[in-house]
Parts: sequence; structure tokens; C-alpha cells
Amino acid sequence: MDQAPPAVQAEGVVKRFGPTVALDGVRLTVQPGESHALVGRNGAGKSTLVSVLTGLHKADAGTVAFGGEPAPAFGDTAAWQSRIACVYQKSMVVPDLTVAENLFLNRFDDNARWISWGRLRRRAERLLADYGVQVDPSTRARDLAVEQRQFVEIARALSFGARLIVLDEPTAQLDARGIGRLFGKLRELQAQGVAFLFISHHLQEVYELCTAVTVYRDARHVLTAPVADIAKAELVAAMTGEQSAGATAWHAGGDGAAAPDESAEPVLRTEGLTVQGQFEPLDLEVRPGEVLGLAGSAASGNTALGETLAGMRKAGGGTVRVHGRAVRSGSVPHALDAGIGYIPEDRHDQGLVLERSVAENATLTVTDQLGPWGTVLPSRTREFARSVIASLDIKTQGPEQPVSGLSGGNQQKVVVARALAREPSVLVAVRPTAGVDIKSKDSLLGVVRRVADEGNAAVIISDELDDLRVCDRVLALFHGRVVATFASGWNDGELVAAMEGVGERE
Ligand SMILES: Nc1ncnc2c1ncn2[C@@H]1O[C@H](COP(=O)(O)OP(=O)(O)OP(=O)(O)O)[C@@H](O)[C@H]1O
Repeated sequence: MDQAPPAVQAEGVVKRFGPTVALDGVRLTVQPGESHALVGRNGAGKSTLVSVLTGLHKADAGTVAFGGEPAPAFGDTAAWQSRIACVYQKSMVVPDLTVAENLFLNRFDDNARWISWGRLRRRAERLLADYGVQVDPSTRARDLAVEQRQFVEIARALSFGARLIVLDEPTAQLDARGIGRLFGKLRELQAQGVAFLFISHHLQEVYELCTAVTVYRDARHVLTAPVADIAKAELVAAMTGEQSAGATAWHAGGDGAAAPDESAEPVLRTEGLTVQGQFEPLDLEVRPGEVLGLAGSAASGNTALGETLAGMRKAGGGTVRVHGRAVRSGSVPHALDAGIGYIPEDRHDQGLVLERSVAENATLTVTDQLGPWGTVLPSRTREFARSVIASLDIKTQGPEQPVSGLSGGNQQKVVVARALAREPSVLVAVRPTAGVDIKSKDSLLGVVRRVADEGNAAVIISDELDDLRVCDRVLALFHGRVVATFASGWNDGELVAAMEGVGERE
């Protein structure tokens, strides 16, 4: 039998960070031309494995081989680049450079003393054509659509010789059409023998794209199987170590909570609220006990609306009131004082101080409540942190651990903890479950539901149907306007169509 060796084969890989065992003797094999999913709960060890496979971290034990050859020496970056590449959620391309410049960054020309731009452009054209990527090489990277940027990163990786590409939550910033184009391109490349390791918390995407799946749980390998042979419930059970509970009945009334009181005064009210170029004047009312969904892609203006409610953007016109009191626009402290809690989408830019501890990050907005006369009592900070670590199931060594040592999904939970710390009257959450594992998603959305059930208002801004299911009412936005309103029990197809701007109804 003359079978090609695996694109990558890892055996017995161990990686420790201080007292944390992030990988405990795991294995992974990806065949050439295979699209292989790696799934597991937040903190299971997926990103750590990727760091070992891409040569960013040195394993404490175990072996890695690419195409049957042992992995390069640690630190030999060029050799690693010729075997494997990772397309991260955060773009690695330089936004101000053109596509051609990005493609040949750091390797402009072999021996030449000056750079021939014409040649560079032609080489870029050839390279992109080789992989069927239709992008003009003279476009600035900042002007590319997200999936085009990913294509450029993939083409760059392939041009170094890599035949294995890791995709870390690649669909996080894509709308349905972008996902379709990305998956189409991945299938084309697979047919040419390129292998993909796909890391995602979206199990339906795993089923759509991948042929094999590996599950890690608590730093250990649990199973590897053909995707076709494993039912979704089994996969979830392997990830969590428990039989999965059925789908949760979410919206108010669905699980015994009272439906929002229509006659009550709204907790949150906006009148004519607008930001030019983002969203048109909008009147919103959210009553006690209500979770309102603002559905749409980021381009719909819903994210900008959330930022305006949270005081991060100044409104061009209109008012925001909480319990009838006007909130000064464009001021985060005023929004906080008015009782608006905010879960931002980008936890790195807006959410966390990475080198500070879980306890400090979780209490950043409540330091005035943690001790007498403006002092912060470490014991109370820790106590509060312990309670949120337990209630949100944050996987950490303890309240003192810096958040930089937490996995991505667990960092997101710390952001949520911080928004809840002041017991907000209005909770505004932008794509709150991005990067969060399937079980934590449920508990996190349950937390949002509970905030409302306690008589407050909640607003969820998202294009994820699972996030929106918790809502009592959903407004679909498209190009800065509300194009449709849905009561709970909406039909998925109709809501997706409205978010995509197909057909308008009021
Ligand atoms: N630099 C670090 N210092 C200390 N601990 C770390 C570090 N990086 C990761 N860890 C720990 O290793 C474990 C595995 O984390 P990893 O990021 O690999 O999880 P993951 O499966 O990618 O999770 P997620 O789905 O949330 O991204 C976690 O317990 C995490 O806290």
C-alpha cells in the first residue's frame, strides 16, 4: 500500500503552564486533503495544541511529525512556516499594505537591491491565480472583505509550502454569504490535497465542512471519528462528559418565568436615537422582564447601536433614558451610573486588562463598592470573584490568576462577570457567546435571561440564532434600519432572510 503519510501526526503531547496541565498526552492525526475538526469545551486545550503544532510553544513531551518527517527544531520559524500555518480570528495582515506587499512581506526579493513593484505585483497575481483567489493585488488589505483577507492569508501560507492550515473560528466575523464563499474555497483547496484543522464552537459548521472530528476534554484526547458516524448529541456528550440535556425553552413564559408586563413603564427607552452613517433615528422600549434582540450583521448598525447605549459612541441625535432618567450621550461612566451594563464583542480591545487577575478584571466596574471610603478590600474582591467563577463556570486556577492565562472562552466569561458586577438595570450584550463552548453558551444566555427575569431589561445584539432564541422580541436591522419585528416563536428562515435584507415586513 502506497499511502501518503499524514499531513500531521502528534502523539503523547504534554504541555504544562505552571501548575496547569493544558495538554495531557494528547494525539491528533490529520490526513492529506482532510478537513479535520478539533472541538472541546473552553479550556480543553485546543489553542495550546495549535501553539505546539505551529512551533509557538515547545511541548514538554511527545512527538509531532509533518508528512512523515519529524517537526523542525524549536525556533526555526522558516521551517515551521513551510509545514503549517494558522489563520487566526485576529488578522495577521498589515492593513495599510497592499495585498501584494502582504503576500511577500519579509521576503521582497531574493537578491535584488531594490524592490520592483511591477514584479511584485505580477508575482502576487500569479500566486493568487494558482489558488483561484480573485483579489486585486493592489488593493489595500484594509479594504478587503473578511473572507478575502482569509484567502490572502491562506495563499501566503501555501506559498511557503505549507500543506496544512489551521483555521481558528474562521467564521466568527463572516455573514452567511462570506461563510459560503470561505467553505467553497476550502473545498477547492482540499481537492488539491491541502489539509485543514478546523477549530470551532459551531457544531453545525463542523458537520457541513469536516470529514473527521477529534474531541479533547480537560486536556485529554477523548475520541476521533468520521463526522458521518457521530451524532451531534454524542459529540456534545463527548465534549462535556455528560449526556446532553434537550434544547432549552428560552423566552419568557417558556420556562415558567412571567411574560414581560406590557403595561409597565419601560426600563430602557430611546427616542430618535441615531448615529450618522450607522443607524437611522430609532425609538425603542424595553420593559421590565424583557429581553430584546437586535438582529443583524455588524454592518446593519446594531453593534454601533449597542456601543451608543453603552456610552462608547456619541449619538448624532435623540435620547436614551433608563427608568425615565436621561443618560448623557458618549460617556461610559454616565452609562454605568445610569445602570447600563455592557458586554462588548471584542474582549481584547474593550474588555479586559490581560495582565491583571480574574478578580480584578471581574470587579473593574465595582471597585467603589468593595470597601469603605473608596478603598478596595482584597478579601471582598476575591469573594466576589469566587462567586462569579462558580456561577459562570470559569475555568481558572483561582481569582488571582492573570486573565492572560485563561483560554479565549473563559476570558469572555470574565467580561460577562464584569458587566453583571454592578447589577445593571439594563444589560446590553453584543454577540455574548462568541468563542464560548456549547454548554457555557446555555448558561451564559441563562444569565442574561435571569437579569431580565429579576425585573430588568436586556438587549442582545447578534446575528446568531442561538443568542436570539432567548429574546422575547426581535427587531431585524438592515443597513441601519429596522426592517422587521418578530415575536418569540419566530421562524428561523424568516429571521435570517430579514437580516440579509431579503423581503421587508413590519
Ligand atoms: N499562557 C498560559 N499561561 C497559563 N495557562 C495557560 C496559558 N495558555 C493556556 N493556559 C491554560 O491551558 C488550558 C488550555 O487552554 P486553551 O487555550 O488551550 O483552551 P481552548 O480549548 O483553546 O479553549 P477556548 O475554547 O476557550 O479557546 C486552560 O486551562 C488555560 O487556562
